[in-house]
Amino acid sequence: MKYVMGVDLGTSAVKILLVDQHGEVAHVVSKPLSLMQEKTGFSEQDPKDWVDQTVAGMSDLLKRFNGDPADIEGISFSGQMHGLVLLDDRNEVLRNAILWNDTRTTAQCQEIYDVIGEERLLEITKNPALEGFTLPKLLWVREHEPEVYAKADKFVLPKDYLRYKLTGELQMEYSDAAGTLLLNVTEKKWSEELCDSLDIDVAICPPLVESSAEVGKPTPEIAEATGLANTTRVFAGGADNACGAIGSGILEDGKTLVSTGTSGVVLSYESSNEKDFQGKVHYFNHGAPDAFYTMGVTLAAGYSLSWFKDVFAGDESFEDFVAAVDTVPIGSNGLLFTPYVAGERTPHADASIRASFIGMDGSHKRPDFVRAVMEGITFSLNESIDIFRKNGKTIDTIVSTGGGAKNEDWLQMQADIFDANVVKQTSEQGPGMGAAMLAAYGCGWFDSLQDCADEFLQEDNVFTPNRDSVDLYKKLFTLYQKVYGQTKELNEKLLEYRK
Ligand SMILES: Nc1ncnc2c1ncn2[C@@H]1O[C@H](COP(=O)(O)OP(=O)(O)O)[C@@H](O)[C@H]1O
Ligand SMILES: O=C(CO)[C@@H](O)[C@H](O)COP(=O)(O)O
Repeated sequence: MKYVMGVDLGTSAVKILLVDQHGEVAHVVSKPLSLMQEKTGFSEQDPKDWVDQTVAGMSDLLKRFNGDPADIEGISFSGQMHGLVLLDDRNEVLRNAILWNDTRTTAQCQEIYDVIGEERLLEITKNPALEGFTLPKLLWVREHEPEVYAKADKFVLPKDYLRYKLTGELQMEYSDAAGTLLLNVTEKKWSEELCDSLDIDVAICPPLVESSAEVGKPTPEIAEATGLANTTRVFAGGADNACGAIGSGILEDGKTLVSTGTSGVVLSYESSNEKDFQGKVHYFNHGAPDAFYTMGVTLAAGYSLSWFKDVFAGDESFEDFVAAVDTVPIGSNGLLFTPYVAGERTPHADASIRASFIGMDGSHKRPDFVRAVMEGITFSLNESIDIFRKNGKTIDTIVSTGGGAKNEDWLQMQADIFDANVVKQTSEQGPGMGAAMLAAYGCGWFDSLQDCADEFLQEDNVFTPNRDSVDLYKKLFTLYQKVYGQTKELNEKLLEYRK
């Protein structure tokens, strides 16, 4: 039997999947990653940690694998998007990576608009200037750490750095490059216009390749440290959301994905770059050739739940923590939550907004809070679905993935709030599976990613909306939508008290 490996460099963990030629997951290893949050709005990781934990994970996996390592024909990657990794002229890391959920760059976003103009930025990149994207982070380093910026020779994204350390070859691929805000998304080229206007040397941008491009082999040191064969072919990979889409079969028009990971996304396949969502949702290059996807993002989806668990339930498992939500009725006994613990992106691109519990009552118990958090996260995702529907998309079936999809009460809640059928697949490993599929396609096992999806992916269960629940949630959703506007000013005034 032949195998491929999918490496998903997430925010909370790096997950490594070994997948056989029929799409069966033979082994999974997960190694945790920690976040550094020095100040409110800051979020960093040490790139060395990504490499060390991946090498440790691959080594564990190879020890468990009974076959010949040379039977692992290909490896590919899925990575958390947007994180800035700055390298000097010897490709040494210059500072910690500044991550996608770091929101320190509001002033730099304004600078981009002042110099380029909102309309022109949208024409070139198809996206607005958001704090999480890479370009504002580059401008922040230039302004606040000029001595670091002066030494910067190249910037890459998290999984590109990891792949570089495994192969010695440095590139970026289109699906992740689209999230930097420096790519001309339509022409698939670095935008010289943007670089020139912002006085950035375009040479800082790395060479671009396709997601399924073969880019190297494991270095002898990596083969030695992990047990991988030095014949294994390495393929570029994709942004975690592009890979999540591939790994969930979102490969043709009309297909929609919801992922509840640390962040939450609602993602829809686009066969062309011609639709106009006026920047309300992200518009990125897909990992599938010549395709695109549009996407709304809830900055703190699973993170809102894990934050609440960490603060109020310590080491309890997620399974135990959410076990009682089915004992609480829809509406959490009058408790409403907005999941803005790290700010928000869609539909409110607002780094200052913070979360609220509205309606706390002396009778509320912990399960009411847990349910309210899950409902609030799902309402936030529903705001993206609402944008898609208002722009003419039909969304009647949604594939649900991410850590949140492990819980069936949450999947039913999604079906009722989204008013759509929610499909759970047999493998929950969306992005890691997508990375493995890019390797399988790159190795020539299939003629297309769709053929690979037909072989690898299967439905497990479908959750259908319950009419009464849909109606109850519709009323609650209108209340939820009012909370942002009514708490915005309060949160701005609280800013000076934050760490
Ligand atoms: N059993 C569970 N029930 C409900 N939610 C869960 C469960 N396990 C994990 N989660 C949620 O999934 C999130 C992690 O999702 P995952 O997709 O693994 O993260 P990442 O974004 O790091 O790839 C957690 O923050 C948590 O909110
Ligand atoms: O910023 C985005 C997308 O624009 C995030 O989706 C990140 O790509 C990381 O996501 P997780 O998989 O860690 O939740």
